[in-house]
Amino acid sequence: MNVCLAPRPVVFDLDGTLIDSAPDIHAAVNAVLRENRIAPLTLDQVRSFVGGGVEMLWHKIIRATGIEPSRQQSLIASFMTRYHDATGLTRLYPGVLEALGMLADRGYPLGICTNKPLGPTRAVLDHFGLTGLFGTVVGGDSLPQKKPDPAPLRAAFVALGADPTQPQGIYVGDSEFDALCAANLPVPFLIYAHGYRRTPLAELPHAAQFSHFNELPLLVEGLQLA
Ligand SMILES: O=C(O)COP(=O)(O)O
Ligand SMILES: [Mg+2]
Repeated sequence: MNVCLAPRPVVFDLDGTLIDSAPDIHAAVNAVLRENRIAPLTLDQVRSFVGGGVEMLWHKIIRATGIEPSRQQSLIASFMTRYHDATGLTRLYPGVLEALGMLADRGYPLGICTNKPLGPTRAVLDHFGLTGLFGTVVGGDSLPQKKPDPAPLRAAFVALGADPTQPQGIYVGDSEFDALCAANLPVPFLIYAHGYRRTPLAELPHAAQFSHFNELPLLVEGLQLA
């Protein structure tokens, strides 16, 4: 007997997964540091601080630069005025558009679950013409919890119509935060090898890894049948 199951949702992380946004984040960080007469950070430093959301980014910047911690909130406020529409230096990773289009054509409900705040998330999705592909977008400030707490990812799957009592879908991401979040739910996790992760791949729980987005549709299909 042939059982035809509805395709389960596929939810994506954003920074370091679909987009290389570190250059825009780096530029906005250094503009704030310059304004406050603090020495700039390198792109590698800033990239290594991305993944846990804006508060964690600035917590790490403060630790690296020796800035007085009480200045965090005002530095974040100044950063957000630059970050909310920062897209000029951001690039889609190769093959992203084609892979998302292929998954959408095959009927997979698609969503975003990112620790990036909703404002810059929406700006960058609009900038690349991706907004219409996603049935839900959960940002770092959408809920009180952030990844690796599973609540934002669970909310994304529920918004895409997943049955919370069934295997809910697949999460695609790049970082420690994503791997733990998927394991906490739990859902199968596909990790993009060229993102902003600091931990060796072998040490992060994942169902499979991929190094180009043209590998993704087949991996998704395989997990749907599993
Ligand atoms: O902005 C961040 O710190 C992380 O964003 P991400 O969850 O899309 O990787
Ligand atoms: Mg990421």
